[in-house]
Amino acid sequence: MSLRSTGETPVTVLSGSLGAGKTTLLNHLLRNAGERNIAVLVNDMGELNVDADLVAEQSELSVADGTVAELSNGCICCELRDDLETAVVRLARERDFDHLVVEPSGISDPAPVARLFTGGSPAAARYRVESVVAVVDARLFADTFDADGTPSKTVAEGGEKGRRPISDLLVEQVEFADAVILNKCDLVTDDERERVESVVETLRPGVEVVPTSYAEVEVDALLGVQRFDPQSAAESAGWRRLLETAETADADRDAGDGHGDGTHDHDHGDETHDHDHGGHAHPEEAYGVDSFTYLRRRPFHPERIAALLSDLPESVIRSKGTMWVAGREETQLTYSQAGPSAYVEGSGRWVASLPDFEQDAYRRNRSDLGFEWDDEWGDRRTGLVFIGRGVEEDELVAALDDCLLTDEEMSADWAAFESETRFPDAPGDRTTLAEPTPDA
Ligand SMILES: Nc1nc2c(ncn2[C@@H]2O[C@H](COP(=O)(O)OP(=O)(O)OP(=O)(O)O)[C@@H](O)[C@H]2O)c(=O)[nH]1
Repeated sequence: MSLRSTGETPVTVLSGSLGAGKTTLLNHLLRNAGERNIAVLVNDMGELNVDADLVAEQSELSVADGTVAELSNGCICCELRDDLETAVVRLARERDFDHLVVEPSGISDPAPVARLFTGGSPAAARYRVESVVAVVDARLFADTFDADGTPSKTVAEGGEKGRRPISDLLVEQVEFADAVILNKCDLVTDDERERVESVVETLRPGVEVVPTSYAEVEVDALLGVQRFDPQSAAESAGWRRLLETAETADADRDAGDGHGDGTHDHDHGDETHDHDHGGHAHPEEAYGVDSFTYLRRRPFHPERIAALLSDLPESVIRSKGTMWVAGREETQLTYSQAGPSAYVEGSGRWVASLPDFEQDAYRRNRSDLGFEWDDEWGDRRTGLVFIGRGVEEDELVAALDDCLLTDEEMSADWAAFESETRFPDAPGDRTTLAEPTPDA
């Protein structure tokens, strides 16, 4: 029976880097669909939709019969969003099927695609996102993130927002996924595979990891299982959970000691070092994936922090969070590093930099600021998460502390700090701190 009439057609959103095996997976799903009637919507960056042709050809299905629909000339998550919505609504109207698989181009972010099917949109009325599945090239992942392995072969890819290193996308796709098809396992050793799995499970706690070669997954195990939860999808990334846990603990401690003034700033003992990950059984003992959070209410010196973050130890696989940098008193900065790439982006204004009446209104309307409001600094703070293998935490924390303004610098006109590294001063502005070398 078609689920179309119920407005509840399940959607699988497929993500994965170029060449990871998405088309191979699609063909496998179509060939082994059994009773399921699967429709596929693919999108490629080129003018010709190679993927649609390939899937159609290999599966003896044709684009013309509507089983495989295509969107060309852009990236689904950007300018084709409206087209995607139109296409899925039209598909639902014109075709009878009981599962939709959407494959955005390899460099798309799956989050906006999933969001298209949630909320009050016409697409949401007909569909529900069942799973966001990331196809990961185990070989590429091991090469990019395994500090003990061969050097990174990461190359930068072109994209709508300019060049973005592939390592960012590999990590972000995993962080947003409900299931990871760890493909190309024939190209890694068992030990490498287990090491990759341990990283994947730290990046996205609780994710289901299915190791495959040529994407040979059991169809019933992949389709027909509700994994996506729109409420928790954005919070599912390991770094975000760690940061939230640490900030909550910090706020509780502030409330408990009555300071609220950040006087325990330099106490970076066990409270900020969370190994527990909300009960998730961690493979860190066996494979040494570990993490810690760094919370401070004192600005970084721009030059010193830029130098440190552009040359992190290779043992750090992923780090991300919010930064307060002297000279950027209005702009909240988001820092993100994945393997050999790192950038800082303007992500909005500190509430503390708004006029008083706006601050009051903002704080009144939001009970969930997520951290203790500091009497002196308001929401200005740094909260960073570091995930890696064998990271020397004490050394890194000491190096980070050395990047904070000294008492002497704090008493100078630090808000007017200028630096050679131009930190972003508006939302969306991005400064690259480290880039992979294409032929490293
Ligand atoms: N060795 C090996 N090769 C694989 C595996 N899976 C896919 N391939 C090959 O890798 C290449 C890329 O696979 P695709 O399925 O086209 O990858 P894709 O993710 O659709 O690629 P794009 O559409 O370019 O993003 C093809 O030559 C596949 O035959 C695997 O598990 N092992």
